[in-house]
Amino acid sequence: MTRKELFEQIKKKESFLCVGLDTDLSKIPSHLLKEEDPIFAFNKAIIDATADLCVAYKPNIAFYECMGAKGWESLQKTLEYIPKDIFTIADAKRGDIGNTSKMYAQAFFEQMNFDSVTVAPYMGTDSVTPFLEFDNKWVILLALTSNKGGLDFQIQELSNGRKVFEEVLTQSKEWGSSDQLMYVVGATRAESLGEIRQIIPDHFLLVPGVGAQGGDLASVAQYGMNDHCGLLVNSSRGIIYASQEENFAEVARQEAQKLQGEMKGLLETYL
Ligand SMILES: O=c1ccn([C@@H]2O[C@H](COP(=O)(O)O)[C@@H](O)[C@H]2O)c(=O)[nH]1
Repeated sequence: MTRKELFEQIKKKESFLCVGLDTDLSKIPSHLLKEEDPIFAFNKAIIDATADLCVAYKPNIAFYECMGAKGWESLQKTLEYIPKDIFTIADAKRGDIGNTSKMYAQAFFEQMNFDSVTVAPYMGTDSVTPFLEFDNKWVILLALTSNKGGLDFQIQELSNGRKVFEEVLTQSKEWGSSDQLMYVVGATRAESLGEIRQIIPDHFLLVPGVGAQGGDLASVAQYGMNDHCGLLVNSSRGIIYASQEENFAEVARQEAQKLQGEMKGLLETYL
């Protein structure tokens, strides 16, 4: 999916919501456990309930690979079930020496056909560029993460006066275009979005951390939105586990609707 197509979807759905499919057998409603593939049955119900309200789905790969071959199978079925006009993100946080990164990229882009994969920048240029060699695919590079420990390294000041995350943005924006590179910035770091937009005014940001982690959607939009929205805001637990009863899909839809309604207002305000 191109940046233009993504923006068209955002305008059409009046939403920049990404629903996180962090599907955990110990949290899904018990009646689904009798299904042949409970993870896929849960994801299918969530997708059916939310597809008209979101522009992206983000399965976090950890929740699938922890189940071995069966988990990968559930992931593949989920990916194939997601409507083709919805952007898909493999939240895998990969990155290794070049020839290994190439294999990760093939796994997520060719084998599984995700639109994008999250990549950790710590190993530098040659660990990221193999992911950028695929047409119409996206790298979503970790910049300033939502977790408390993200501050351990990412805000340390370097000898050139830049913080580590600013250096990541400054160097990596030269590795590819804003049509193939996005960045992760936590919703809990909204106060840094102004300075981030100074460095990367055009790029899309994947913003996790609203809902369960307490990030504020309105602040994210105020400081992070650009002229083509430039935001995909993720909520996982806040939507998919809003109810663990038989009505889970209906309640997930209600939570997604609340965020979409708020996003509609923010798009009207800032676009
Ligand atoms: O900085 C980051 C990067 C990734 N994540 C991931 O996003 C979701 C958030 O889930 P919630 O349940 O909405 O808190 C999850 O998959 C994280 O691994 C992040 O939270 N922060």
